[in-house]
Amino acid sequence: MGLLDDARELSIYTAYNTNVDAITFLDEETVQGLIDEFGAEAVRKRMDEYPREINEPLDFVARLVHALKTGKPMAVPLVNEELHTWFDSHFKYDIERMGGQAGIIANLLASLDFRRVIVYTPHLARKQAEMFVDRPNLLYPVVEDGRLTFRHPREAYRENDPIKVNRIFEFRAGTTFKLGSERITIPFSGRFIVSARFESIRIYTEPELKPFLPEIGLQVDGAILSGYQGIKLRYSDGKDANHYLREAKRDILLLKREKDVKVHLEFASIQNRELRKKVIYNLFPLVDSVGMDEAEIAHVLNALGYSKLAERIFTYNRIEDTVLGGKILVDEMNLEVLQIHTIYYIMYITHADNPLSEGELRSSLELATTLAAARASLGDITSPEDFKIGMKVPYNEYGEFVKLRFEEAKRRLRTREYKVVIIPTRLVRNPVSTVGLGDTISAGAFTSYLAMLRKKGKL
Ligand SMILES: Nc1ncnc2c1ncn2[C@@H]1O[C@H](COP(=O)(O)OP(=O)(O)O)[C@@H](O)[C@H]1O
Ligand SMILES: O=P(O)(O)OC[C@H]1O[C@](O)(CO)[C@@H](O)[C@@H]1O
Ligand SMILES: [Mg+2]
Repeated sequence: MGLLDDARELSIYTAYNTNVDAITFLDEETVQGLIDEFGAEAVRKRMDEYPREINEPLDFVARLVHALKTGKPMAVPLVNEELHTWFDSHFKYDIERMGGQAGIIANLLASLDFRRVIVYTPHLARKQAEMFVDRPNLLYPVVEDGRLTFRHPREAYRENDPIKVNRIFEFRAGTTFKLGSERITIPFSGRFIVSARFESIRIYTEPELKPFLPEIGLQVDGAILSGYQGIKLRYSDGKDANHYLREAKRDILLLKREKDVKVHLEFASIQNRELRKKVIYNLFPLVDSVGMDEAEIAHVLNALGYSKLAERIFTYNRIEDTVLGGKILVDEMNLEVLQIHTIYYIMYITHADNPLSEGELRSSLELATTLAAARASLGDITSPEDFKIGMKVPYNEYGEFVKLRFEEAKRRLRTREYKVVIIPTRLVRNPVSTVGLGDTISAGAFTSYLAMLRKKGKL
């Protein structure tokens, strides 16, 4: 708990994305029912076409079945607003809860009793606002009479703001179904996200608040930014991704203007390669730290031109390939730290001159996986005490194998110019839900990293 206590002394800013996650737990009958409704042949054909957006129900079924077959965490944008009716007619939602990296991380850090958590999201409808935990350390920036003040998000909602609902499909390892004559068993538990991508939802800082970002930067010890995956290439009012990314860059520079506040970017799946490339090239060079999962590192490397390596990571998830890919990314984007979370292990890659020792970096990852294990066990983390639940969760059964493969990889690859550390995950066998576990890992890793930097006088 020592490291967590140190981290809890920090103040953190987090933006931009929040949404409602409407979660459905998939069982055999539901999946089979979907395949039977559309016909295995049609589903298979659409899987081969690999739609990158959901325009009609078959796009959804095809990408879902593909995700279930690989057991990979995936997210596909929903661009046709009318499909909400179809989803409503086919699924009942087991739970509705806070979604979006910024929303999940704000609730997590506030519940862990961090000194102060400032959360900003450009759309704050009443329903969204009510999904924030009722904690006095959780604040939303408001400009009043030309001055920056803070209120609890529940007191800052705006009646007419749009609300964004993502559909989350939780799937569990071992569930089986038939695609024609092929019997499929889901290899890993995880989630498939249908991300609402409509014109009305934009990722930006409102013009009135923007001038106060340097002041916010001064007030916090670190910032966790996410949601860029929600930017669209083009909007009907003539704005485009370049516009929003230019503004996003300005936001980071403004946050850092008065004090070089460390910024973590939590990456999320971006299906469109052009947009993915823009987000990487515009933003990665400006931030200090980036976090992502195994599917995302593969997609990032693919966008940077390393398609063979990307394919290998996506298909085999070998530690050696992930280390190699991580080194490339840390180097090309000159990141201070890159954190990759996968189902069996979590990894940090930094340059060799990082102020933290390998042991310290490992302890940061330990904290991260313990938090995720607590959330997976409980469904939610509601107090610092919950951390102890995570400590009871054993490391996954491949833990020793992970360490062995990592040592081999280190011997084979040149790693002298880097610090590379890895830990096996504490994996909950029957998680209450898995959506947001990556956000939990990244928030735990980044804040404990900052806490150790601070102790060394390096923050
Ligand atoms: N059952 C589980 N118990 C503990 N940790 C888990 C479990 N399932 C997944 N995780 C962790 O959560 C991570 C999921 O991250 P990610 O794919 O980014 O999800 P999200 O974006 O929904 O937060 C995995 O890489 C793994 O480390
Ligand atoms: O890309 P979007 O639509 O902002 O959604 C992000 C999704 O990722 C999560 O934040 C989990 O990481 C979900 O809660 C949410 O549905
Ligand atoms: Mg994630």
